[in-house]
Amino acid sequence: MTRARTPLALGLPAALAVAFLFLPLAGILARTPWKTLPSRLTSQPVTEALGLSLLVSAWALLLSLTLGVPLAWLLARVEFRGKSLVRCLVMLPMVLPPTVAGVALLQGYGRRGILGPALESMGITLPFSTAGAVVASAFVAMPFLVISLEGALAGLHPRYEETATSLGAAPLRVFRTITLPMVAPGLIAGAALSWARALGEFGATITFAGNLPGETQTLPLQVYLLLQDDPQGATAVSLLLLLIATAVLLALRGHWLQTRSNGRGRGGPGPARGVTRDLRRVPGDSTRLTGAVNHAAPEAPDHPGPAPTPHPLRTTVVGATNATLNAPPGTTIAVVGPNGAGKTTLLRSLLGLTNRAEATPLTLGNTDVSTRPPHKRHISWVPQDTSLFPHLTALSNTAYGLRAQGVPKAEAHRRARHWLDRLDVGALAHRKPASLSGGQAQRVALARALAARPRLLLLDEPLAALDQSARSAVRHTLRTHLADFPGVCLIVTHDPVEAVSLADHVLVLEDGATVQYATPTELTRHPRSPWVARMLGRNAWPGKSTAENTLLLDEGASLVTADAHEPTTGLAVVAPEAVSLHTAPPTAGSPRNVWQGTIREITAHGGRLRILVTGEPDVVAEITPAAAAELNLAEGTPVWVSVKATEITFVPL
Ligand SMILES: Nc1ncnc2c1ncn2[C@@H]1O[C@H](COP(=O)(O)OP(=O)(O)OP(=O)(O)O)[C@@H](O)[C@H]1O
Repeated sequence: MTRARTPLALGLPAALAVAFLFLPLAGILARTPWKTLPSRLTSQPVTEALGLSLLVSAWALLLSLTLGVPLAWLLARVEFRGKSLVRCLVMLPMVLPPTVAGVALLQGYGRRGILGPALESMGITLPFSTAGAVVASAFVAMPFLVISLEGALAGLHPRYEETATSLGAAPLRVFRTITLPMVAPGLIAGAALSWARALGEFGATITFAGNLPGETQTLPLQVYLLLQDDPQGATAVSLLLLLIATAVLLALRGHWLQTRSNGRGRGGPGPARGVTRDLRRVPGDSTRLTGAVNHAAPEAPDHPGPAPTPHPLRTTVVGATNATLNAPPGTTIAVVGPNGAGKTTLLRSLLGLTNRAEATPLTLGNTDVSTRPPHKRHISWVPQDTSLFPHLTALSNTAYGLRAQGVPKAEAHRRARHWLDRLDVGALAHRKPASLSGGQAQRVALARALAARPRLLLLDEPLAALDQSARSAVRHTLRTHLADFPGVCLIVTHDPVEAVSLADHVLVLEDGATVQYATPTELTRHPRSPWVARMLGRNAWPGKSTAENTLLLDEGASLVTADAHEPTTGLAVVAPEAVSLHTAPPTAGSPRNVWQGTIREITAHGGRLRILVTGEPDVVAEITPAAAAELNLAEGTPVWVSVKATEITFVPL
């Protein structure tokens, strides 16, 4: 990056600002009585005040943590009325003059304050006591903790917590085992700032707690006193506070910056940077997986299989997404549809994680779980990015659901290891997610979901983030393990190969509505929307059938079919392999449908070329590279298109 020249109009005031901030600190350094410094700092009043400052600031920190951590969580994670007001209230002590804060504390907790008499009746007197100094310090210091932690929580994608919930963890457990460890840098930064602020607190303390040596006279108060009789002594003690503050800032720099770089909007599409890695980063994954140790899972009774009872699924989802599913145990359903069709909303409604759509009833086996909270539904979810918990090893990730369900640690780890072995990643059990490749992470995530013994399994685009070779390896793994899964499995996918090869049924969503729910064979033969047909690589033109074997396409052209149809609307479907291209009007054979067009795009597709021809109608043809070379086809070449009447399927809608 080239460094732009700093304009003088900005550079000069900025330099002045630095000088303005630095000069007073330089003054302290210059005027410190270095010779007598050790004796001054070790004098009894100073050590007593320092001890009291440390005690008061430690208690203030404890109070801030006890109250501030839940408050930060509430502000970051719960929508409630008056949230902005609460946020203003939290920030107010940061901008209030500290003496005003002291007066406010007197009016709230003082002898004649709102709560004073009640506190006194319990034998608690805050003003002019060490406890009062703690309250005053916590009042001004807690906002630093709350704001810092709320920022860190906002940067942590809720998907990690939602995944933990889907594995059976109750909200407090999620908070303790996922949220807190993942926002630890933000929490540490906030706690350190809060402690430093409490250590330096002066105005609110002197107003609310007074200046009693040994009881409320902390170090800053002593500086103030010394200034009147012994300015050199005040400078010496100030230096001590300055050094402590600087040390805290220096220690914090790493944490502070890390929190900032993680910061993303909560609704952001991916996981927080530094929290998990880009799944696409490691190519050639399948080769490495092949090298992984494959310990075959022991047979029953050691078999760590999911819930033994098979669970059929019956549900009706209404709202932003609408679908009815009635599937026997062991069914795999692919959920497909264009972007924004409502696929993720469908999964989230089943998990109970959205109110945009509701699944009622949601019957798994004989139990309707629709009224249960998400962690009691027995529905495991593998989000698209896997959301493996970055602070836990693959083994602990896999054991997470079992631990949440109360299985003792040793047993949970034993079963988790079995699952990792079954998915060929047992050798990676002690690795953290950051050192796993995309394909390995998908396998661990699948092991984690299956180990939790779900009655319904939801996979959100499990192969989307993988490269081609890892994709086929993981697809194979999925096919093998889904065949054993006794519940129903829903797989969201954009990939037709994945849909057709993995699923027993395909649910097609468009604009939140179910367009088709059919077997892959039925879907391939009779796609009921142009999107489905195109997803399957077919040409599809909406139109009407008329008498005389003719189809009138909506875009104007007409096609001749081999079969007669009742007059109705529908889709004319043609496989790209059935489309022939010619450089002159075709004379050979008897194609009934011939039209002119121009080649717009040529792309490789497997060992063949896909050629998009614009004309009436636009059409995709698939031919061999040899045929394309023979015809001398290139983008912009005018061509003749022909399709035999027998190759056109009409699907009434
Ligand atoms: N929290 C939300 N509030 C309002 N609208 C939302 C919310 N989440 C999703 N939507 C909207 O609901 C529709 C369906 O979204 P959804 O994420 O379920 O689609 P999708 O089929 O999973 O899409 P994609 O394939 O792009 O992931 C979209 O129009 C989306 O903008």
